[in-house]
Amino acid sequence: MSSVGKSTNIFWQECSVGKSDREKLLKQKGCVVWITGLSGSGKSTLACTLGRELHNRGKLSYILDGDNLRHGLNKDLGFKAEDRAENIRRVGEVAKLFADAGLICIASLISPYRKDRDSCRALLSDKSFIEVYMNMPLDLCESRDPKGLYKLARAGKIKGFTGIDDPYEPPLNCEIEIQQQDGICPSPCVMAGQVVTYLEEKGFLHA
Ligand SMILES: Nc1ncnc2c1ncn2[C@@H]1O[C@H](COP(=O)(O)OS(=O)(=O)O)[C@@H](OP(=O)(O)O)[C@H]1O
Ligand SMILES: Nc1ncnc2c1ncn2[C@@H]1O[C@H](COP(=O)(O)OP(=O)(O)O)[C@@H](O)[C@H]1O
Repeated sequence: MSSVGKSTNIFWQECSVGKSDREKLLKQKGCVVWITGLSGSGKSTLACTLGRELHNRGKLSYILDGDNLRHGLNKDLGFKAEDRAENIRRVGEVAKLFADAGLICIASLISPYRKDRDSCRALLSDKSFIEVYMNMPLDLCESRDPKGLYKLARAGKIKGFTGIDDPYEPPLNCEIEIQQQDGICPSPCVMAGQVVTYLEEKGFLHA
């Protein structure tokens, strides 16, 4: 019996079917691929291309996209620091459940604060939290501006926009960094290939 947060007198229920049983069934290892970076850096593009590539290889993945989750699970949250922290905390917990289910969970969120990302990392067993940093320059992200949000932020119509008047703390020890080569961004397939190679080499694509 234990107390956790505001819950008292609670018990942990075990079940005879565990994570490794599910992993054998799926012929893969559950993990979290956590994609972080500025708005417009290509997080969703990488998440979708990676999801498609894994699907083509017969691997089960699921995407948790920050923008999408803010339409439901996280619709009560805004963009001030405490709300972003709670957003990341919830998605980290959900990602942990997906990894426990045996899936390759692809989380795609700006997740601007190092501390919040590190808390998500701490929820997972060693090596199964794979942080992918979309290291794209702000001016590239701003020139893409597919939703017109940078324009609004520059005009002062959105306050606290990441990279403009709100901070982004780059990872210090990420597993994978995606960056431009000779000033050119790799194609979505090349970016996804970089992650697939990592997953393959670390044994996540086999039980
Ligand atoms: N103030 C501010 N700052 C940054 N982003 C903003 C803001 N307001 C709205 N948006 C839109 O919200 C998307 C980011 O949501 P996330 O849940 O990933 O953000 S966070 O991780 O909690 O920081 C982000 O989507 P992406 O462009 O896919 O990153 C924006 O479309
Ligand atoms: N590797 C890439 N090469 C060229 N354009 C890209 C690439 N990745 C993303 N884009 C384009 O940049 C814009 C922002 O990408 P998106 O995936 O929505 O970023 P984020 O999810 O980080 O906001 C989109 O218009 C997308 O088509």
